[in-house]
Amino acid sequence: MKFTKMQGAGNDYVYVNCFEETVADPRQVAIQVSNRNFGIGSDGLILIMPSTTADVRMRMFNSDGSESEMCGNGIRCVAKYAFDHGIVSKKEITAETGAGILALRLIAGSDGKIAKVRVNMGPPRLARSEIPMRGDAAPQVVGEQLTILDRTFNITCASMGNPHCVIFVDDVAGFPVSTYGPLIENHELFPNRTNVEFVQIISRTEVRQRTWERGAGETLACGTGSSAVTAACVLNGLTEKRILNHLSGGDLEMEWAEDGNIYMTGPAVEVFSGEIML
Ligand SMILES: N[C@H](CCC[C@H](N)C(=O)O)C(=O)O
Repeated sequence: MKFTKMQGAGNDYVYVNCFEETVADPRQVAIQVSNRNFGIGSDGLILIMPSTTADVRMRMFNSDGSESEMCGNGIRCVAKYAFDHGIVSKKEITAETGAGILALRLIAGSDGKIAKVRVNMGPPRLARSEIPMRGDAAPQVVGEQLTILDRTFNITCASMGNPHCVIFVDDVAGFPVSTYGPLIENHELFPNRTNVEFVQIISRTEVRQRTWERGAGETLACGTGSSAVTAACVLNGLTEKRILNHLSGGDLEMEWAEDGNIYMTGPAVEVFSGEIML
């Protein structure tokens, strides 16, 4: 199987061009290639596919083999790959995902290749049932209490096609993400599990995020998570609608715009290509 390794803000995936390759069992392949000791090493597998409704289609699998509806850092890399490898020739494209059809604007660097992508991530879905979450305490989950082990957190939840639970903390660098992350990911409140974002507010326009991803553990960045964080910051009155989010592997420029959509702008980088015997 031919593949290309790409990363966006350090969130790295193995990408396969399914205009040319066929991946019969993507769940199994995701587990195999993601392994950092016995495989290529990545947070998961992303298939770049033909679409009947958009310029390109993305399917995304976590390193545990589970499929997600959407991947924000991944979609930027899909757009870069599609342009740099001649699948598309325009700089305004559409992509079919499990979260619907998204519009992307491709921004080239000085070498003519795509360096950055701005993605219309759509509106945050805030209804409890859309995340999805059990219980009916409130129709939206903004600052609801959740006790895990010795601590009670205020959680704010949003779906960007995939589920997110956002928690504000005072010191994100020192926060025990791998202790609380998996317990929240697999909590009975979330029937489809959830991604978890731990966020420190720096100012009205700047935040710092660490991410515990459903199906992958702690990653260096999460674009859908950053989008959910943008909504959560505004809903809790903590920031303006435009913020710079510092993630562990890089920065994302975020905006919850007047049209109700969240816009994410960030880097997309091709690292290397190769072939793996499956
Ligand atoms: N890192 C990705 C999200 C992966 C989400 C996945 N872990 C899930 O199960 O929803 C992003 O940039 O949006």
